[in-house]
Amino acid sequence: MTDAHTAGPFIAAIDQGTTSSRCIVFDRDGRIVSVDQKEHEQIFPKPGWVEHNANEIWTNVQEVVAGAIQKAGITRDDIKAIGITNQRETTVLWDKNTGEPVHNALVWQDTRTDSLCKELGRNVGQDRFRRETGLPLASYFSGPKARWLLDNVEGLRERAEAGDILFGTMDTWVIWNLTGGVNGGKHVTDVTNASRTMLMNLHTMEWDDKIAESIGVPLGILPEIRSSAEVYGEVTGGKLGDLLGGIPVASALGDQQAALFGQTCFSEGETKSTYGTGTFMVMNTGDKIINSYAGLLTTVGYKIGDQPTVFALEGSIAVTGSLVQWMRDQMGLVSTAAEIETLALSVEDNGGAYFVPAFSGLFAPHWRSDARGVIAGLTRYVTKAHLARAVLEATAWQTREIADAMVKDSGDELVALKVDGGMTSNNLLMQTLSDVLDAPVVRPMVAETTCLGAAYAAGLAVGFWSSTDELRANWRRAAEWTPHMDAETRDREYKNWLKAVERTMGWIDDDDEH
Ligand SMILES: Nc1ncnc2c1ncn2[C@@H]1O[C@H](COP(=O)(O)OP(=O)(O)O)[C@@H](O)[C@H]1O
Ligand SMILES: O=P(O)(O)OC[C@H](O)CO
Repeated sequence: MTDAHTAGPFIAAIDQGTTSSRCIVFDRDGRIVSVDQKEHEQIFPKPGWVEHNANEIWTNVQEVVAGAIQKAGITRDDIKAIGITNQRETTVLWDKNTGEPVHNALVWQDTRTDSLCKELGRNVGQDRFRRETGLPLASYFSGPKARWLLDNVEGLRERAEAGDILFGTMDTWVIWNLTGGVNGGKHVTDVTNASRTMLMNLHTMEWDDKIAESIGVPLGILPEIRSSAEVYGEVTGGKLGDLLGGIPVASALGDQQAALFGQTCFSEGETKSTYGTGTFMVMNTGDKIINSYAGLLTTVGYKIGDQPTVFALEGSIAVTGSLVQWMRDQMGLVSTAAEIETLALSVEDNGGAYFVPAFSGLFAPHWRSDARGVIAGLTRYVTKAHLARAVLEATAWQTREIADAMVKDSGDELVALKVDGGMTSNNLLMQTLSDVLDAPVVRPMVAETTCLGAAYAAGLAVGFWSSTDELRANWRRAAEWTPHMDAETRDREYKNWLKAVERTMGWIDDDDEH
């Protein structure tokens, strides 16, 4: 409920994430007024395949928005705008006449387009995709996922060519439904989400017809590319029409870009890292499109209205928090995620064990789909407590590899790292991170930076906040960790980590199923 400290008006933000959808209502100081959240089903039809039911997601989004509004005890008149942030790359195609998805959405972690990407590499060449889109050819991105659907859902390509099919990432799906669906829903995406499709040219910020043709995706199904902070339309659709009709839908940002925005990394060189299921480190590179030679992604940071585009470098790590989940759910090593810290603290070090969780191959900076997970350095001395250490260290060393790549690509030293996400409640991990990076690690008061970023962008679009300077003033430090590890230990441990990484590679042959 609202109180004297959180007097309206407010901005609501929807975070349509990989495991759940949530809605958070924020006040003018960027403080949380209410939260509602709902998980959706993870569908694994085959090893390496991951799907979501887009209808279930839309139902959940409507419920959490209604839930957050109700918990805040506010009405439509108190809300000035709604912002959207979302899991990126996850791809859905639907019939624009019925609003029905033609297939489950293919999730960013899904590896079914590996062989298609290899074929594109052979026929078109890796370099061309990197040069034009900023991305390496990998099953992670949306374009190949759309091609897979067009090739594998019977009759779909013909329907697409007849103009009956729409493509979207989750921002597009949610906005289209929020703004009316079959009754005139807006078919739009923002530049940050578009930059993850492998179909947008980073230099023109438009769909690249040649790239789209080489991947096999017709331009006619793609949404209009808009900025990250502007009014796309008004809420009219679904159950929310009655509750929130007329409220402007005023921002869209991929979740990692939203976290960059919510952490107020508005200056060139400022960097944040989000520790959830996976980990994503993003550096603001200002107006520079930095081509990565060290295995990072070149991507869009954000674009506010008609202001110039801000670019970014990103290091994406597929498995970090999900390794802790796996240790809890599949291995039974701990019964809660938080227990991993207690177990790890019961020993001094990793006992010589290194755990490289290459469960979906290795993302940045290696981009090796043939890698699989390895625990290296095992002896009879190693206990489950040492493994708990190795699990946490895996997140820290993977971050170090990304940080090194960022220094190589940008030429800027890492001065400090702003962190957020569920894993940052683990103090041992945060200390280890500072130790291996040899840099301070800082966490803000509002840990929900993803939703906050979407709220900030929506608030700027409708004049609720006046400038990014005003937003910066809201950022307050909650905790800081500084490095204590000596250089000799750090170098020795890093060398061992890199040796373990080497051992994951080349496990999968071309004819292997998973
Ligand atoms: N105390 C902890 N120590 C280590 N990992 C944790 C801890 N608490 C949560 N996690 C991990 O953090 C992840 C959840 O973080 P969250 O930011 O909610 O993720 P997402 O937004 O990707 O769903 C889970 O994978 C969980 O295993
Ligand atoms: O929903 P999250 O937090 O797991 O983030 C997923 C990323 O956007 C994938 O690129």
